[in-house]
Amino acid sequence: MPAELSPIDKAKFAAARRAVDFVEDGMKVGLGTGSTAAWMVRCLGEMVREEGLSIVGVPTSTRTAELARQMGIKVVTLDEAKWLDLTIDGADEFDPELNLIKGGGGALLQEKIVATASDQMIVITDAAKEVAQLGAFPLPVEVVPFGWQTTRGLIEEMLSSMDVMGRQTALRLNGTQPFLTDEGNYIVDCHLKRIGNPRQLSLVLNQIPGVVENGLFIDICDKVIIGGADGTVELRDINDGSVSHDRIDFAEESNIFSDLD
Ligand SMILES: O=C(CO)[C@H](O)[C@H](O)COP(=O)(O)O
Repeated sequence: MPAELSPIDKAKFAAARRAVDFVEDGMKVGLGTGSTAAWMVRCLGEMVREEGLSIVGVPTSTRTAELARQMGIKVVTLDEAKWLDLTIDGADEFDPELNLIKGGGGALLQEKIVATASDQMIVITDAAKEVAQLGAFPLPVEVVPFGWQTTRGLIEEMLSSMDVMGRQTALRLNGTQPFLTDEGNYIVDCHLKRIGNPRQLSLVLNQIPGVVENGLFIDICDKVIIGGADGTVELRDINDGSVSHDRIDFAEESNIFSDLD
């Protein structure tokens, strides 16, 4: 483990490394997006190259697809895979019911489609993402560029009647230009502070013409793995309520970091 890896990177790696223990030969695996998911892709690549693990991966963004191919993972489309055994992805927030806010990296649409088309979703994360109630992280809402300002206005009008603490929205920018998702859509970030009823909010948001999808993942995540900078990992399963603990020995994982620039 390179000494220069930050504590947060060590925590993310530990969660990612524990998650790939659930990947078996022959599986079709949804590959998430973000820095934690990138560690997972690296770990799977190591297993493919060094242990002959035979899987196909369905990426949730072009950047994940590029990394997966670079790591030697066979990449297929969701249409080719049709249905997946397992999706492993990160999250921006998770609550006690393992409902999530995702989309911090702008990939929420493909991530939600892929996670929903999976028998199981495992979220890999660190303790900072755990919240009692969703909303501190701005909720990403993907909208089509056509009439986006009208759509934004309808979102804000809807928020005024919802159980949320904040109602500020902002177009996500990439420099001075609108951020574009892989589908060429925009993202409106909603600064809600606290979301009283995520399930209801997700349903109502997606009724607004112009809204493509939102970053609330309700009843999709099955397990969360919380990594620690010391290699400890906590695994919580929402389906049976179990909580288990493990420890990743970083020294045994040095191969993963050999290609790090
Ligand atoms: O939803 C996502 C991208 O759209 C990411 O999974 C989420 O933002 C977490 O990213 P990271 O692991 O880098 O904190």
